[in-house]
Amino acid sequence: MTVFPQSYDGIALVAPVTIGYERTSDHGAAYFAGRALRALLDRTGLKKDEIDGLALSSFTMKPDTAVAATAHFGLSPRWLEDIPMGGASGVVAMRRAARAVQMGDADIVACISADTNNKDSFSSLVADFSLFSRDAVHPYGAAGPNAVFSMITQNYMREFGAAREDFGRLAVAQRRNARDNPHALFHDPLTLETYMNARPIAGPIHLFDCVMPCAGADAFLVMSVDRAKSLGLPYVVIKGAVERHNAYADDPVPTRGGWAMERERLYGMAGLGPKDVDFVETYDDYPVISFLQIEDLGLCAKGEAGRFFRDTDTTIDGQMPHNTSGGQLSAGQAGAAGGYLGLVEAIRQLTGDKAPSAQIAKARHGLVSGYGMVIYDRCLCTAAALLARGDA
Ligand SMILES: CC(=O)CC(=O)SCCNC(=O)CCNC(=O)[C@H](O)C(C)(C)COP(=O)(O)OP(=O)(O)OC[C@H]1O[C@@H](n2cnc3c(N)ncnc32)[C@H](O)[C@@H]1OP(=O)(O)O
Repeated sequence: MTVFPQSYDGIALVAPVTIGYERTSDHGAAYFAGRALRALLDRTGLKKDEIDGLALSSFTMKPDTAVAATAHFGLSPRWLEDIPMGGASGVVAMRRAARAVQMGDADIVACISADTNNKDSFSSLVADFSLFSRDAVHPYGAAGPNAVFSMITQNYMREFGAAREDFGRLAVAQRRNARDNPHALFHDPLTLETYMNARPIAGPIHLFDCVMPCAGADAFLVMSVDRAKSLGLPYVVIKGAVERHNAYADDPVPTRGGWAMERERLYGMAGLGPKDVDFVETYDDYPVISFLQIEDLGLCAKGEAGRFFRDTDTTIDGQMPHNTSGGQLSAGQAGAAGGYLGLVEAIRQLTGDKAPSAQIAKARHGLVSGYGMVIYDRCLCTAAALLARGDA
C-alpha cells in the first residue's frame, strides 16, 4: 500500500470572509479585494503589517496582478503568489499558502479572490481565457464556456444516459441552500419544472445550467494552529490537499478530471475515505462539472452522478449536503472569487461561523474541490481538499 505523508500538520484556516455579491458594479476589482483585506483584519484584530503573505486571484484586476495589489493595499509581504486558475484558485492558494507557513516563508497569508463585473469585463474575460482559444476556436463559433460546456454536457448525456432532469435536481437543491445565504443573488425557490422550461442557451444547456457573472470577493487567512489559538480564532485544519493540471489530455471530450488522478493521494494523506465526508462543495459553473467531481472524488461510481442526485438529499439538512451556500449557480459567479466560494463556505461550516449560511448539524469533515480555466474543451486546473474542524 502506498503511504502518503500527512503533509499539512500544524496549519489553520481562519476568518472566512465574503464581500457581498453585486450583479454589476462601477468599482474595480481592487476595491473588492481591499474590502476583503479590511474585513480579514477587522475579524481577527490583526494589524496590516502582520500579514506577511498574500495570494491573490482576479481576472478583472488586470493588467495589475498580486504585485500591484501590494502597492494598492500598502502591504509588504515576504511571500507573494498570483494564482490565475479561476475555479481552482481557492484550493490551490490554500495549499501553497499552507506550504509557505510550514516552511517559515510567511507567518500569516491572506488568500483573497476578487472581481468586478461591468458591461465590458465579462466579454473581455472570455476573450482572454487563452490565446489558443481566441485564435483557433472562437473563429469557428464555439466562443466561451457556454459552448464548451454544451459539448461536455452533451457528451456526458450520450455516454452515461443522463437526462436534463438529472442536472436539474442539482440546481433545484442548490437553490434551496441559497435561501439562507444573504449574499446569494438568487433566493426564489426553483422548481424542476421551471428549470426544464428555461430558455435554451447552447445545446442541452439552458438558463439555470449557467452561472451568472457578478462582482464580489471571498477571502480567508492561513496561519499556524498555534497562532490561531493564541488569537482565539476558530479554525479548520487541512487533512489533505491536491492539485493536478492538464489531466487526461488525450481524452477527446472530458468525462473525468485531475481529481480522479489525485483521489488516492488525497484520501491516503487524510487517512479518510469518501464515507467520512459530511458535506461537499464542488465547483459548479455548470452542473455537469459537479457531476464529474462527485464521481472522480469517489462519492459515487463513474456515470452515476445522475442517480446520486436522484437518490440523495443534497440540501443543507440532507444526507450529503452539497454546495451549501447555493453554489455559484444560485449565489452568482464573482469571477475568480467563484473559485473561493466553496472553500470559504466549508471553512464557515467547520468553524461554526453561522453567518451568512445555515449550518450543517455536527459537520466534522468537508470535501472541497475546484476546477478552473476553460481552454478549448479542457478543464485545465483541478484541485481538491479534505478539511476538518479544528477539534475533530
Ligand atoms: C472561470 C473558470 O475557471 C471556469 C468557469 O467558471 S467558466 C464559466 C464562466 N462564466 C460564464 O461563462 C457565464 C455564463 N453565463 C452567461 O453567459 C449568461 O449569464 C447567460 C448567457 C446565461 C445569460 O445572459 P443574458 O442572456 O445576457 O442575460 P441578461 O440579459 O444578463 O439577464 C436577463 C435575465 O436573465 C437572468 N439571468 C442571466 N443569467 C442568468 C443565469 N446564469 N442564471 C439565472 N438567471 C440568469 C437575469 O437575472 C435577468 O433576469 P431579470 O430580467 O429578471 O433581471
